[in-house]
Amino acid sequence: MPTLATALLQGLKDHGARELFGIPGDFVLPFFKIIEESGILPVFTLSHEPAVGFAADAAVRYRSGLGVAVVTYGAGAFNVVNAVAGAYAERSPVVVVAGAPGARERASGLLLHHQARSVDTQFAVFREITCDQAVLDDPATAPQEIARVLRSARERSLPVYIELPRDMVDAEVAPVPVLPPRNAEADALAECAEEIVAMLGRAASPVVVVDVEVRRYGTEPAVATLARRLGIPVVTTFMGRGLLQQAPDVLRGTYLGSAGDPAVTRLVEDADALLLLGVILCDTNFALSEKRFDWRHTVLAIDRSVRVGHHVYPDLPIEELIAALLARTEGDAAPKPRALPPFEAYPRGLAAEDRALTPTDIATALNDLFDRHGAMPMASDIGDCLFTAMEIDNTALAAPGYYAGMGFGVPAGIGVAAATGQRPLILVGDGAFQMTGWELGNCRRYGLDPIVVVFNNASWEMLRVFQPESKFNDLSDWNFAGAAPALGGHGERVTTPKELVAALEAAVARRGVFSLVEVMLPRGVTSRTLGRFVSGLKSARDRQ
Ligand SMILES: Cc1ncc(Cc2csc(CCOP(=O)(O)OP(=O)(O)O)c2C)c(N)n1
Ligand SMILES: [Mg+2]
Repeated sequence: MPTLATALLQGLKDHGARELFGIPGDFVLPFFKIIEESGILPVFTLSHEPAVGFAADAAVRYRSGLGVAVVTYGAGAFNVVNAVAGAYAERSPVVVVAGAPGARERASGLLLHHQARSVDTQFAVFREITCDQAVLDDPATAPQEIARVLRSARERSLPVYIELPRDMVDAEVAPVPVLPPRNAEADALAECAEEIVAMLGRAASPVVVVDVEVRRYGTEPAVATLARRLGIPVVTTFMGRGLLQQAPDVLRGTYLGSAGDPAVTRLVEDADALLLLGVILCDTNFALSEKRFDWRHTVLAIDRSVRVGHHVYPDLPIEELIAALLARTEGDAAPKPRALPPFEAYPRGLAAEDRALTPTDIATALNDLFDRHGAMPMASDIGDCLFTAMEIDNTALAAPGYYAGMGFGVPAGIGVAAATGQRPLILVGDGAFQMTGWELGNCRRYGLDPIVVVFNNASWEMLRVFQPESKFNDLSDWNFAGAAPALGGHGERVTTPKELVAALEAAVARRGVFSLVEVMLPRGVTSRTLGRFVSGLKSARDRQ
C-alpha cells in the first residue's frame, strides 16, 4: 500500500498536476522529503510564498489540470493567502497543500510555533478562499477525501485546500481514486442548448464574449468552431485577453467599454444577442460599459450554471454546453459571415528614434518583435503594463485582470516557464517588481531564461492617475538593470525607442539566463489604454 504522501502526490498527478511549487518548513519537511525522493512530480522552490501561489496559479492557467502550492503551517500558509484569493477570484484551480501539527503536538497543551489564534485558524482562513477542503487526519478516509477535493477543484476551476498533519505522511493508505465527473442532466442540457441556438438564430447581430472559463475548461477550439459555423464574431473581456489566440479569423479584439476600440465597443453594445461564455461579471470587465445588458437577449455560462434571459439552468458544465451547441449546429449552412467593422490595428513599426519612451512604444516594439521572432507566452503584473498589454497583438497572457493584485507578474512568468518549457515574456512595473521581482534569482537553479520588461516610471502611476496630488506615488529609481547580474541574469536600461529595439533583439538572442530590459518612462506618461480607462471611469462617475 502507498503512504499518504505518495498517494497524495500520485493523486495530484492523476488529476492533472504536472509540477509543484513550494517552500518547506518543519511542519511539511517530511512531505518535502518524499516529494524530492519519490520524483512523482517535479518541485520548484521559490523565495517567498506569495510567489509560490502566483507561480502555481499561472502554471495551471497555461497548461490546465491543477496548479499545486505546498507550504508549511502558519507562516507559510498565511503568506500564500493573497495569491490563493486571487486564484479564487479568477477561477484558477490551485491546490494548496499545507503542513500542520500532528496529533501529539495538538495534545501537548502548548501554543505551537506558527499558530495564530488557534491550531485550526489556518483551516478557517482557507475555507473562505477555496471551494473545498480536507484535513488528512484519518488514513481510512484520506484517499476519498483527496479525491473529492481534487474533483471539486477540476469541476469548479477554483482553489482547494488540503491540510496534511506532519505525523500522517508515512501512514499506509489506499491509492487515491479518480471520481467520475458529475455531468449535466441530459434533458436540461438539451433544453438549454436548443433555447440558446434559437436565440442566436433570431438575432441579426449576435456576439460571443469569452473570458477565463473558456480557457480553464479547454474549450477555446470548440468556441472558435461554433463562432465560425454561425458567423458570429468573438471578443474577449479585459480578463480574458489572450484567449482564442489561435482563432484570429473570428476574434475581433478585447471589449473595454469606453476605454476600448470603439468598433469593438459598438459590436458588443449594439448586439441583439450576447453569448457570454465563462465571463466574470466584474468591474474591470464591465465598469466602462456604456450600455447595461438586456438580459432578455443575453446568455451567461459560468461556474456550472447557465443563465438564459431571466432563468437559470443549474449544474450545467460549460464544456458540455458548448459541445451541445456544436451538436445542434452541425452541418448548419453557416450564414455568410457578416462584414465586421474594421477594428483598431495594433501599433507596429516603432521607429528607432532618440526620444523619450512611452508605454505604447513598448507595445509597438513587442508587436514588431513578435512579428520577427514569433509570439511569446506572456505574464503581466497589474499596473500600466497590463493596460499596455491590451495594445499588444492578442497573445496568450496570464494576468490578474480582475483581482488586480500586484506581485503576480514575475512569479507567474516563472510558473509558465516551469509548466510549459516555453520562454515567457514578463511585463511588470517598478512598484510590482519591488514586491516579487527578486524571484528572478531562482531562474538560475532551474535554467529558466524569461525576458522581463520592467516599466520603470519610478512611480505608482496607476494610483497617480486617480490621485495626482499625492506625493507618496513618487518612488525612487531602484536601477533594476544594475541588480540583474547579482541575481544571475542580464540587465539593460533603455531610455529611447532605438535602445529599446536593440535591447529586445539582444534579449531574444541571449539564452540560458533571464534578460531584464528596464524601460525608463517619464512619470505622468501612460499607455493609450490606461488613459482611456481613467477618462472612462471619471465620466462614468460623473454620470452617477
Ligand atoms: C498587492 C497590492 N498592493 C497594492 C495595490 C494597489 C495598487 C494598484 S496599482 C499600484 C501601483 C503599481 O505601481 P507599478 O510601478 O507596479 O505600476 P505602474 O502603476 O504602471 O507605475 C498600486 C500600489 C495592489 N493592486 N496590489
Ligand atoms: Mg511604476
